[in-house]
Amino acid sequence: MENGSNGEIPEDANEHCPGTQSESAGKSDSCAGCPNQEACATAPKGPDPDLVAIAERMATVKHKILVLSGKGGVGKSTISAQLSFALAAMDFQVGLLDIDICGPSIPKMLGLEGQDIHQSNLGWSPIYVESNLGVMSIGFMLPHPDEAVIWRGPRKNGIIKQFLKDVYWGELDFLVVDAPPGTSDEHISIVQFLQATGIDGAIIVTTPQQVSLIDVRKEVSFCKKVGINVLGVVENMSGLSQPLSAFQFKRITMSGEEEDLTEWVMSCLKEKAPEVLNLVACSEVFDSSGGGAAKMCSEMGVPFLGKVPLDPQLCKAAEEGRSCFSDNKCGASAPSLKRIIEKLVSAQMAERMDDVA
Ligand SMILES: Nc1ncnc2c1ncn2[C@@H]1O[C@H](COP(=O)(O)OP(=O)(O)OP(=O)(O)O)[C@@H](O)[C@H]1O
Repeated sequence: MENGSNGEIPEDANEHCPGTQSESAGKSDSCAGCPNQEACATAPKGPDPDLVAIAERMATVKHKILVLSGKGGVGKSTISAQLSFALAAMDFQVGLLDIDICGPSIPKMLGLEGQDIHQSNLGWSPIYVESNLGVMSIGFMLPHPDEAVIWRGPRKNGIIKQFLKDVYWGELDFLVVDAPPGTSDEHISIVQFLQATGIDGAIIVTTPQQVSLIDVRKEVSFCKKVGINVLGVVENMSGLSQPLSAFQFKRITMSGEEEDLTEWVMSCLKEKAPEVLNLVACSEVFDSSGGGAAKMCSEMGVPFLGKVPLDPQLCKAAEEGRSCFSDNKCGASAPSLKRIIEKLVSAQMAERMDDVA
């Protein structure tokens, strides 16, 4: 479909189509014999009332940020969850909307599994982790967490529209939207529904290896095509970092048996070089010889936000629905995540100041 000055023009329309939203849609001379003539002549004209309702709801939201990824499993929900925790800890009023309809992991990552949505006369109420961090997810609506959601495009679009139209967020500084991987129906819907109300842009999450970066390039080009600003790319699982004391040391015998030598190694280190035990050991896990996300960003002209290493403690925090910033357990990953979030917030705030100036 093309977008004409008088609304959408269907691909199979006649030449000189006046546009489906035009007053003369289905009635002008050029409509004669068009397969859409009857539908155009009888369809109600004017703006979609749902889009008007969405615009009203979103009028109280200052910043809207989409979190995208080309592939599944690269840490998009983890970044969305930790970004939301961090923004809330900075005293912003935050909403986290999970539109990953087929695999909603946000309820677990925010420690909200098993919660139900309540309705008030203002609309659906988000589930609150704290007074300034509300969450909405299809996961709250499923009777069993292990039940598969097998929905076709129109039904998925319907629920996304309803989330945007019917959830009462109140005044928000940030609405973080965790999208499913790829560029599918859900992405087109959320962009279409939100664009009129202004989207700040998208954060794209990837891992360092080429197979993931190829899909990120598609994600960047999707954003460019639909007019979404790329706020930046995060390279997640970028090497493994953890304190040496967290490693296990094993000898693998010729017959493939494992012999655990951790105790022996640790006692040697304690005796001979105890300061080594305080070091963080790092190793590349995924091949980044192609230059990783930083190189891709400079080639595609989008900002690189930074790297977050693989950190078993971050995985644990996500499993337990905790913020990685609330204690010192995620020492390998929390500082990098914090730097990325601060960069993002200062860029968003600076833009807001530019708007005001
Ligand atoms: N930097 C990291 N270090 C350790 N574990 C991580 C890291 N990032 C993500 N994980 C873990 O990897 C798994 C996948 O992450 P997550 O669910 O966030 O990916 P996703 O891209 O949202 O996947 P999907 O789109 O398929 O839902 C989770 O168990 C998460 O805790």
